[in-house]
Amino acid sequence: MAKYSRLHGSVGLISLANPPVNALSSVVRHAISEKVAKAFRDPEVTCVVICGENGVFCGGADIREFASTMRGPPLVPMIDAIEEGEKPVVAAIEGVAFGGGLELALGCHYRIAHYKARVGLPEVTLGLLPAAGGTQRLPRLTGVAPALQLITTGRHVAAPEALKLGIVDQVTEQNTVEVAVQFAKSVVGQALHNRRLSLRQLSCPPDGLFEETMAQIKQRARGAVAPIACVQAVKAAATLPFKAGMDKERDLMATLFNSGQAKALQYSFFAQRSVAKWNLPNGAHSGISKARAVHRAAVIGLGTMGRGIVVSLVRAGISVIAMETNEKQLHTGKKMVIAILEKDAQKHNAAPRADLVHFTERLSDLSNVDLVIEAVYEDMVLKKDIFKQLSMICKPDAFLCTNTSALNVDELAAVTGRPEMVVGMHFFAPAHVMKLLEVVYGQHSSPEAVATAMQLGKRLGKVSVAVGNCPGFVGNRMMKLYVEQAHFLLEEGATPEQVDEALEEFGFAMGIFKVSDLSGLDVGWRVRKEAGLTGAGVDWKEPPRRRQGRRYSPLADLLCEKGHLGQKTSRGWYLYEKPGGRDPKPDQGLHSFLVEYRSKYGLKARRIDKDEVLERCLFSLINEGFCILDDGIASGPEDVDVIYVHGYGWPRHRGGPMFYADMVGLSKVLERLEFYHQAHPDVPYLKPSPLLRKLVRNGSPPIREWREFLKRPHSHL
Ligand SMILES: CCCCCCCCCCCCC/C=C/C(=O)SCCNC(=O)CCNC(=O)[C@H](O)C(C)(C)COP(=O)(O)OP(=O)(O)OC[C@H]1O[C@@H](n2cnc3c(N)ncnc32)[C@H](O)[C@@H]1OP(=O)(O)O
Repeated sequence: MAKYSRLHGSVGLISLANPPVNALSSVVRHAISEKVAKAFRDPEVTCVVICGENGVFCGGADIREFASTMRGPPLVPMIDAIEEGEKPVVAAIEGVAFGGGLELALGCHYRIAHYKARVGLPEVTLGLLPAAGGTQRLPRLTGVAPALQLITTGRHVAAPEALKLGIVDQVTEQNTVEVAVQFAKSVVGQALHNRRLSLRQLSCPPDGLFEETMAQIKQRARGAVAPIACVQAVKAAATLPFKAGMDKERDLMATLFNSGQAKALQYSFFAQRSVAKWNLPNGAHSGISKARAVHRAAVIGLGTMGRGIVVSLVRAGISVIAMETNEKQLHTGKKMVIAILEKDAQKHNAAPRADLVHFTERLSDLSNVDLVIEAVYEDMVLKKDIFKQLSMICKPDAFLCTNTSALNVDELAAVTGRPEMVVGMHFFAPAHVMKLLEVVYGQHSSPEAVATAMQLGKRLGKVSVAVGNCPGFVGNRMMKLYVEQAHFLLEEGATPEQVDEALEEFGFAMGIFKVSDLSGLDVGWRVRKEAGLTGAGVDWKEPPRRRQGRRYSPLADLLCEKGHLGQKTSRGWYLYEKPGGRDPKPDQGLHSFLVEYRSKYGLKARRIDKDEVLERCLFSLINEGFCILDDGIASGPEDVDVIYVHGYGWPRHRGGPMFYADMVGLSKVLERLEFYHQAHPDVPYLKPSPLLRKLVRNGSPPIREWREFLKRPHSHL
């Protein structure tokens, strides 16, 4: 929809009215075309202003329409008609002008933006390109290099930067529509020729710009096709006349439009929004659960995780008590937190927010905070002791949260006098950088506690997903099997390089062995010791490569025992030039170690191809994802996928593990899991999950229908 009115007798005002973001649905496109034609026809009207209702200009084309055949008037002729008009048209931009919204504004002759507005062409993040003239008009406005950067990354810019780039003509702190109306009246009668971007000549781009950008993209966006098409389209703008450039833009869009990557990225867009609408098995959900405001928070433990959490809270403007009993750790933590905050301040040209943090060694200082996040190392005894004390010290309505990555939240809640106020807030390292937050609800967590943790996550700029309580929750529970399969592949004949290469070709930024070197092999070692899989708790009566009745690979433990902990010790699965080195090199010593290991256990090395690497690593992870859905630990496949994309480096253009399973075909996943389970009967998790079988039995419905096959939440409220 779009509304039309006449202001001051001579200004035609067209307001897009399609809440919440005025997306350009077919109805809206139809209405805009009609209202523009009406304004152009009306002899009383001398100029036109286009704006959006509710403080938003336009969030772009309606992404939901991409799933079916596009109907209604197309965008390109509509925008061309505005540009070709003989009356000046001014876009009044409030909120956002994204994608097709900005392309519409680029078709107008002038653009006035509110100082808080943002503009951008994020189509590439949806696996597309700005195919309503964006790739041809923006370079003609800003020059090729800035346009290329904006279009290939999808970066948004705030109005002041847009003004510097020449995207908007004026920025205002006043009522944008009123300013645009006055502006429109002031330009009536001026020649429009120069204002029609399609007629502008482009100056030559710097030498090598396209080649350099292409190389960066291949490095950064492993396997993603849309950024490459964006480069080709902008290159067409720089080398061809406007009309031929538009043809190229359309042809490139046609190849992207129905691609699997576009489907995956658009799925990801909606999945990310759907996880905010959480619901729990007990019937609690985001629609009825109210969050409490958090004014003062506390973080216990100033190791890597604690520091990152403190920084995140301060960035959100929340005052924090940062507590650490170890004097040296307190000193180091304080120094590092302040350094990050100062760097932030420099970047944003603002005063550092260190005044929001109070560092202390005393737990008693936490008596008045609204919410505590415990981030000490993974030791249940220590954590229980802290929670017992917190329960006595903190005010009765304070929420008590744990950043545990795998331990039982209910066990911690049980030692407090307020189990309903206890939830997990599992951040990912480094917590001030990583987007993901798993909010872990326990048996007794109140809807208010979950809502508060989810709301706090949003305030910290995280993508928060509510998950149930089980060892490893969602992310780490799945990850464990993926890592284990990678280790088994080494036993059977692969090298870390072969496994990592297959995973990186798939789209992961780093293969699993490089990740392990980066985070330190001792992290998993500690977890395995805690689980009785290695160290003092092991039942040595079992055969050497079996633990707790199933296959086990002690490879990583053996490396840890040798002190090969990864980058920090210069050796792990790879070799580094020095401790702390970042550049992994194949390690001949490790290869010989693998040969000796296989010979010691009578294992015959065989050739393992890339398909097997992917199937063994990814299908075992996916199978666990189905078990998690069946157990009700995640409420839908989108939750699992969002966790993997935002916390575990799953390539976004592949949607997530569950989406990938849908793409590959559920019967194929089932068939391969059956095959591998038969070949490895001592690996129980390769046995296909009952939910996967059920879905295949029901004709492999598309992912959007899987929720119908999950156990229904039943309200205990
Ligand atoms: C044979 C092949 C033929 C090929 C030819 C094909 C022809 C097709 C050519 C078409 C040419 C297209 C060129 C243009 C393309 C585009 O414009 S693509 C869209 C680009 N825009 C975006 O990517 C913006 C996406 N949205 C956002 O970034 C944010 O939503 C926002 C606008 C900044 C608002 O943020 P916030 O206030 O935080 O709210 P949200 O929660 O994110 O969103 C609120 C609800 O609105 C829904 N929504 C948002 N944007 C869109 C959209 N563009 N389309 C549809 N729906 C949208 C969002 O899902 C939320 O919905 P609910 O969860 O249901 O509340």
